[in-house]
Amino acid sequence: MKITLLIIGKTEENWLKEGIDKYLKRLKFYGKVEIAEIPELKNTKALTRDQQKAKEAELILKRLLPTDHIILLDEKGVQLTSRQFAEYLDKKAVSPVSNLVFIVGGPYGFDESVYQKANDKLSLSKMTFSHQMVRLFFAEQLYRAFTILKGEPYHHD
Ligand SMILES: C[S@@+](CC[C@H](N)C(=O)[O-])C[C@H]1O[C@@H](n2cnc3c(N)ncnc32)[C@H](O)[C@@H]1O
Repeated sequence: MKITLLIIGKTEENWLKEGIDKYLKRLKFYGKVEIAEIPELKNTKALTRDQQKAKEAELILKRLLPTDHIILLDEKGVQLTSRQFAEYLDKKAVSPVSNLVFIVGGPYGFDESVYQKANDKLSLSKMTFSHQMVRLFFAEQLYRAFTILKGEPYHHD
């Protein structure tokens, strides 16, 4: 099973990039995990928030395949413990799903058209994080989930 984190725009801060790269390197030992980046929209000052979300949605939807299992990272989604998230991944790994695509929204979240395509919505907290920070938090949780599944001493509860 391949896992993709689909993001909009480059990761801006070096300290975030370093953190994300650290977990991506570690994740190589556990499975196929990649980050796919949709280029940031230009001239967004001329757009309303809804227009920006709609344009981002067009780019997101173009990147998805009918066979992808789509999970939106969304503060209004389901909240799981790290163990529950590990079990979620484990169940998907033995299901017919071959591509899990987690998507981080743009700075204003998702357009309705993206919500309509989603199979699941996952919240990392009730708090709102920036679309940049979420990438690092998610990468760490993915790594944590794989270590839980392998019984490795990274997660303690
Ligand atoms: C600044 S937030 C957008 C907030 C927007 N008001 C909304 O309702 O979605 C940008 C993106 O970061 C991600 N995000 C932020 N906080 C999150 C959380 N607690 N759990 C999961 N994803 C989150 C989501 O993908 C969101 O679309």
